[in-house]
Amino acid sequence: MTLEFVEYPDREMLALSLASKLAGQLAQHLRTNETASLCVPGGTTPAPVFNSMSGSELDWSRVTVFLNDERWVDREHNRSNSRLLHRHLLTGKAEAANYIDLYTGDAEPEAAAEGLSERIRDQLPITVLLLGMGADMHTASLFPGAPETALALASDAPLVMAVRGQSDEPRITLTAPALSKSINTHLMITGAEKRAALERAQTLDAKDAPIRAFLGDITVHWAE
Ligand SMILES: O=C(O)[C@H](O)[C@@H](O)[C@H](O)[C@H](O)COP(=O)(O)O
Repeated sequence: MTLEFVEYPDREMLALSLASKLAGQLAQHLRTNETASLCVPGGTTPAPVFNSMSGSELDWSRVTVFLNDERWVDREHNRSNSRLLHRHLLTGKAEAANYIDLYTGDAEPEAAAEGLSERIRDQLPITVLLLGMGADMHTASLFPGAPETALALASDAPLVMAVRGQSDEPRITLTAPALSKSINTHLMITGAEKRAALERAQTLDAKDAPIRAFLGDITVHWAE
């Protein structure tokens, strides 16, 4: 189990290097496998990585993309992670990728979880997983102290779960069994506050610092 910490001179360098690393790992996997999967976070940090990755020379038609988690809002809502992905990643060369939309349009995320678990099962193990993290040490939609987090961290958790009461809207999230056995795992964070939070997470239990559950074999990419 190795946590590798890579520090970049600035956010632009981080985005360019990380995009090329992720695309390289997908390409490498496609050399010996028919298909590959790429699972990415939403939020505000990853857009520059997506912009750079979308232009990567890759047989995107053999890659299936899906989010770590989604906010239960319409696809045109400004908090929709899917909207972010379509604007920044699934465009250009990457437009040819297959996409599993975690927002199904059902009235409630609970109604979608089982069907999505089946679809995600077909993509495991994830070839390339990129995670984000909040300053509160949440990752995906696994929030510190939330009742769903303890369930989602269990080894027998369903692959996809609905999450309530942790943000402006209900959410849906991949759980530890879906995320934790990925072939390549990366975490992207920026700023001093998140760097300190990551250090703190390493001293806490995963239910209080959910990112901790994924700090086995992982490369952390950081810039101020
Ligand atoms: O939908 C989401 O919110 C994400 O998938 C979430 O896990 C994100 O990665 C962190 O909240 C960090 O978000 P920022 O990049 O906005 O700080």
